[in-house]
Amino acid sequence: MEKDTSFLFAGLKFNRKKFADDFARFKVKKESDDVVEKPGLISNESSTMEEGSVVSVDKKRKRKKKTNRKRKAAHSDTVEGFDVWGSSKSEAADEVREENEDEMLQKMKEYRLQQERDALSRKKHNIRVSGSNIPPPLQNFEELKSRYNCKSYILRNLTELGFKELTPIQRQAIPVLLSGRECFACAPTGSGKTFAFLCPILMKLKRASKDGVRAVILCPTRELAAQTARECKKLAKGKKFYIRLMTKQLTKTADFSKFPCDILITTPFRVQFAVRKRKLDLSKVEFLVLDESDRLFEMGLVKQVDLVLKACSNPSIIRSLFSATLPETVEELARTIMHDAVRVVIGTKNSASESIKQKLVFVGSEEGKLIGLRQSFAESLNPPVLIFVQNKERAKELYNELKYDNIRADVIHADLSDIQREDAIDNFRSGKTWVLIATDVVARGMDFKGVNCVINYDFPDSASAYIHRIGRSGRAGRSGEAITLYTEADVPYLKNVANVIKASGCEVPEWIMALPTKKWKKHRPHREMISVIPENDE
Ligand SMILES: Nc1ncnc2c1ncn2[C@@H]1O[C@H](COP(=O)(O)OP(=O)(O)OP(=O)(O)O)[C@@H](O)[C@H]1O
Repeated sequence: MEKDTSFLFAGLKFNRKKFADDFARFKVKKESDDVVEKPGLISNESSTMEEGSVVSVDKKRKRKKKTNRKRKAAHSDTVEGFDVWGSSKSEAADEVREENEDEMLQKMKEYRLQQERDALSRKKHNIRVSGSNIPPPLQNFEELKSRYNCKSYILRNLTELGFKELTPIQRQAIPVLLSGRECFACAPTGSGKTFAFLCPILMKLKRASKDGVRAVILCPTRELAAQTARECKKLAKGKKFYIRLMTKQLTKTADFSKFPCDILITTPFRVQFAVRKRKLDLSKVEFLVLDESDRLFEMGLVKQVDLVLKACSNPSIIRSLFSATLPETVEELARTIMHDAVRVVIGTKNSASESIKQKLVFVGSEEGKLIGLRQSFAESLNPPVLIFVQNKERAKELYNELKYDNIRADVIHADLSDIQREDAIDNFRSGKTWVLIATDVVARGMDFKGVNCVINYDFPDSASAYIHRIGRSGRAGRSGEAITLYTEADVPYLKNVANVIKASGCEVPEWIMALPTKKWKKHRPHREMISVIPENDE
């Protein structure tokens, strides 16, 4: 019966196979809708399409549309007296549909071109991103104003600081945070991570308020918190913000309900103390930064950090994690607490800055270390030099050895008071101290401009400790040097550090590269005393 349908109704029995192309048109529209609404589905990392290819896809579609129209016209000609396509209503609908389609194609084309530009810019600056719908990287400081309406006081302060170009982490992390996205960022030491989170916080907070704490920056040490507070004030110069460093005094005495504070910069211990004493309400915090995040998630600090995370209960809070090293375990942990976060990695994850010349030096024994150090200082001492040792006892011992050697040495470790620690840092920064002997208390984040050489007198206890320690030199594009002394006791862990050295382009003897990589447990061997002076002679 179907085969014999009258000619009159032939047009109504739509042959889907024959007119598959027309069906496809409508399908195409639906698919392109999806692409525009969920741009993040197109991976930013894999956006390699050439500009020409977008144009050619567009051309093909236009050609196809023309053919379709012709085909329709031909068909309507043959169905005499009953023009399925020909009613003026459906023609108008067709036109609207085509206009919509054109508009959609245009948007899609612009979107793809933008994606290609972003991909090229990321490639140029060694930026790798993952996540959906990631905002384009910034091309220059002016875009902070044109795209995000950055206030002129911030731009003025950046100019005063002498910044001419954005660093790669600033190019990508700033727009991510300004778009209200959570972020975990990994970029080499000395690459400007501090301003990458300070800048969006100041831009978003807009003005001072007395409504309670609005941003918290957590740092693993007091020294780093103090430095970050100082940098924050430099960037906020000319605008009245309440920027507070949580000192011991403030922790004990300040009642934050009566004490205006826009940005609180603190260590986990101090903030935990204040929260527990109910002197600090963090429920209105809009921004939380975990600086040196992998250190904050290590044993000893993670409990306090957890308490802070819980106390920051504002559902629309933007959290971000920054570090030069971001182990998988920390990333996994971060994913469980963050919403739709963007991951930004500059260069190779967990690698040392490429501007540092690194070398491994074998010293037979503890005595050998001291002799070697004295000898090299006698031959050439190019201050400022930072020496890292395993613990505070060894820091004191080495200081006792060097203080009479006619070099201006000083020491910093956790047994000193706040004032003594501050003085040690100030004197090193100002050049009064040539050689600073330190424990890992200053290994992370501290920005001593122009440190010429870092000496790992004691082998670091992990590859990440190595990356952070040597990263005190070679900052902001400057060159630096790192010398790591090792004894027999360190050989089983040599390869872990050698991998980092090799990956950043420095030479490592073949026999070391042939050693097995140890699944790292903290390497803190028992070491003989540094001191050769008998104790009762001191
Ligand atoms: N855009 C820029 N142009 C030039 N210098 C900059 C720029 N941004 C930051 N700096 C400078 O670079 C130095 C290092 O910056 P910062 O301390 O933020 O590094 P970092 O990436 O946090 O390092 P770390 O991992 O050791 O903590 C600082 O002295 C800072 O003033």
